[in-house]
Amino acid sequence: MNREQLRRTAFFFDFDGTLSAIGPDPEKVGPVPDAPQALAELAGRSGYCAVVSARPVSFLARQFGGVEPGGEADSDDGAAPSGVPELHGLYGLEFSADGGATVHTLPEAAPYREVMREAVLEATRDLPGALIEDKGLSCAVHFRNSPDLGDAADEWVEQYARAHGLKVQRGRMVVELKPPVQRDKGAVVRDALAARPELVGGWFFGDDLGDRPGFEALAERAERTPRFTAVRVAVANAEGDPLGDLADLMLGAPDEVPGLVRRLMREG
Ligand SMILES: O=P(O)(O)OC[C@H]1O[C@H](O[C@H]2O[C@H](CO)[C@@H](O)[C@H](O)[C@H]2O)[C@H](O)[C@@H](O)[C@@H]1O
Repeated sequence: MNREQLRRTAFFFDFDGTLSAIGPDPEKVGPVPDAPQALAELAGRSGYCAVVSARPVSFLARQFGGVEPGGEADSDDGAAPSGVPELHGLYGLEFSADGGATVHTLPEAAPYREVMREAVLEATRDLPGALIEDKGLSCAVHFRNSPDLGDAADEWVEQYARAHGLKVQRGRMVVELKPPVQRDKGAVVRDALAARPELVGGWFFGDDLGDRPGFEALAERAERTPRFTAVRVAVANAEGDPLGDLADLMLGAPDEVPGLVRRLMREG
């Protein structure tokens, strides 16, 4: 990709399973080597670069917020400062353009903090053995460490969501409660592209069900805009590839992602 193409292309990256290998404890995993640095450099040279994850921005900021910028200054359009990928957390309910220093929450979602706090307490009480992840505006019930709890966890979350008017999101050995707000990774992609009509291409790197709307939003944009190129990169996982049918490119594992990013920048 030459320098000009890079400057007119957007890049979106999921975190877990894409920039980070899957492990037993969500608090103990981190990005694969070179991912934060490669993304910081990409943020300085591309038209747009963002991590779009189900994790809260506070978590993403610890992984990507403090990296020394590697690219050249490119903030004349008032977008994110050079060298800092935008961080979109909780499927787009939260976002930060300054590495996590300032976090913006969707106003419709903000009132659900108390509801989620209660859900975390009740899930912890009702589902001993499951790992309950308190994400502020979301409550994730993990059963990776006790797979036999999968059906009970799913049922509990479904019932809780019905009783409290919440949404359910499934992922790899996890089922979570979300506020009933119309927002997903596809909306993040659509908003970023709509704000940057000069872009002529977009890449989305993902591995899981929650990334499908991101893949679909890129494809929609390419269908509507003849000279827009969408590249959907699925990162393979032995647990299954829920994106394989939509992918333009497959990578074998998260540690292949920084290498591809660097090849794209080198060709620029
Ligand atoms: O949108 P993502 O960044 O891909 O987040 C999806 C979920 O990722 C995390 O859970 C997954 O990774 C854990 C650590 O490797 C693993 O233990 C778990 O089984 C996976 O489901 C995160 O903890 C969840 O909150 C996210 O929904």
